Amino acid sequence: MSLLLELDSITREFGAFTALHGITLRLPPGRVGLLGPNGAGKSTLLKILMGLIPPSSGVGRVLDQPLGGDSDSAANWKLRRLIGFMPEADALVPGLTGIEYVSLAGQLYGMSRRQSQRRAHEVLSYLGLEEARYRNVEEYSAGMKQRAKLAQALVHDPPVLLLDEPTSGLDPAGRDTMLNLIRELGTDHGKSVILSTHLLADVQAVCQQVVIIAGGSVRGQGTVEELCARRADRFKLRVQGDTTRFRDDLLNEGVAVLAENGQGELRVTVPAGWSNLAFFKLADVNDVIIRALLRDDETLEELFLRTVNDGPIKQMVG
Ligand SMILES: Nc1ncnc2c1ncn2[C@@H]1O[C@H](COP(=O)(O)OP(=O)(O)OP(=O)(O)O)[C@@H](O)[C@H]1O
Repeated sequence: MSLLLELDSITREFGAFTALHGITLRLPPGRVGLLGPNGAGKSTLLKILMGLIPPSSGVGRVLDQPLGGDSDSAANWKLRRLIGFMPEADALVPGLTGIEYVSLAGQLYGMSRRQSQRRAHEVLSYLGLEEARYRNVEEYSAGMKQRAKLAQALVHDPPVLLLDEPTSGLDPAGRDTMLNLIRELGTDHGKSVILSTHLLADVQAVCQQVVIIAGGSVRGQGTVEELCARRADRFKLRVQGDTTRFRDDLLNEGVAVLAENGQGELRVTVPAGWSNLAFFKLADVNDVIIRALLRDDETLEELFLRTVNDGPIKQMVG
């Protein structure tokens, strides 16, 4: 099966500034979250994937279609047909009805007028805009505007969707609707999705894979569960009894106590070579009982902050 993305050492320079430093990625089809702080290089990467700008060096493919041809080349045109792009910016055209707007997008992708109008009706209905399709897009609510932008990305029925902050500006209900639609496009319609966002919860709600980029480099890659579970050194302890001396002994043994709730629950990080039996020995000598000892996986948010602040998590890359 074709890979969704195969990127080898993609760099992109803008004058003396390097926005992307050797991005290497292999991703199977599916729903991928592209996470990164402001200026990480997400938009630059999306533009390269869509064939809008070439990489300065490196090679890559999207579903077997090579990147980096001339913008007018047949290869580049093929690449763009593979992808539907939903921009973050308000890309709606005032004065057009929903149907006209989506149908125009179809024609820009090379569809005939008739074909694009038929598809516009189809996708607008699918996205819950059937009733609003003859209204001007500038009258739409924030949620409807986002769905209209998604409709124009879907009009030519591409196998890949690139979504830039698709829940931007939405209230919780609108956000839920959008995330459900994106998930459904993957599960029920076989679309691959690359979701570029700052919102970790959106990635957790929708994506199977996550790529973390910061400073123009990939800092982590894997499934959400894998990435969050890779901290095998973190535990949650539920302890009965006076924890004061037990806690001091843990500290003496090199265990870091990250949090304690005053009711016997501690979150700790253990040093290299630690054996969990030591928890029980220390409990024994300090007259406390360990009621629970659980692996304490990181939340995606904790992982993201640690990854972005500490630099590459080497075992996750490549
Ligand atoms: N055309 C350009 N000329 C010069 N520098 C650029 C250009 N485009 C992007 N950059 C720089 O490249 C870096 C990455 O920018 P990019 O827009 O890709 O980041 P991003 O992750 O999408 O950020 P955000 O989440 O804020 O949109 C930034 O430092 C940006 O200033």
